[in-house]
Amino acid sequence: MQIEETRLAGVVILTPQRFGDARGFFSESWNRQRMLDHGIDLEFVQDNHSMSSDVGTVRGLHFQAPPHAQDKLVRCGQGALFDVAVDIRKGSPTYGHWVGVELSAENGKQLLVPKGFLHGFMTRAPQTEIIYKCTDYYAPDCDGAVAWNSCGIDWDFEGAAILSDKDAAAPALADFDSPFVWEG
Ligand SMILES: Cc1cn([C@H]2C[C@H](O)[C@@H](COP(=O)(O)OP(=O)(O)O[C@H]3O[C@@H](C)C(=O)[C@@H](O)[C@H]3O)O2)c(=O)[nH]c1=O
Repeated sequence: MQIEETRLAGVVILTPQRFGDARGFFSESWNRQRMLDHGIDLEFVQDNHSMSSDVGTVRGLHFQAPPHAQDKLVRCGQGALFDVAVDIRKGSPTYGHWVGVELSAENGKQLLVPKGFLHGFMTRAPQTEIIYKCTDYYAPDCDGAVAWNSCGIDWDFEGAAILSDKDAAAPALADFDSPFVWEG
């Protein structure tokens, strides 16, 4: 498991080892002890899986507010996507800053998105599947969103993004009152 820090403390890119042979490959996509060895202590309780049919589909930018905030460990099961985390902890020296990484079925990379960060992605290939582990259960009353195109993210995409009605109506980051506070 290769662990790469990003410009946002706490947001890390994981690349699990792949053991290739004539059949294909084997990989441990999650190993709690290996993460503990790196000082990352996460107890996941829900796994999510979604498929987006078309290139340019955006899901996000989403969060669950406390007391049901979620850390998410995200990977791509099929296709490819550009996955993003945005710091929304009030008072954070990196408030509003973002990190993006290409996750694909081919590269096997994973992005760890901690509590206090927006999460979202844009698909780069048709029929793209995303799979992610969460440290709290879905709590619709705590569900929130910020507009995908209001955070200065370079999506590297020309054309019309495909969004849910909910995401199309999300407030801009500039008009958003975050429920998260930076704890230092
Ligand atoms: C997120 C979620 C949704 N649902 C239901 C609610 C709704 O009827 C349907 C689709 O929900 P959404 O439109 O919110 O799905 P989606 O836009 O894919 O939402 C997800 O986006 C990514 C970026 C995240 O980070 C996730 O946490 C989640 O917010 O699935 C659950 O039953 N459990 C869940 O955990």
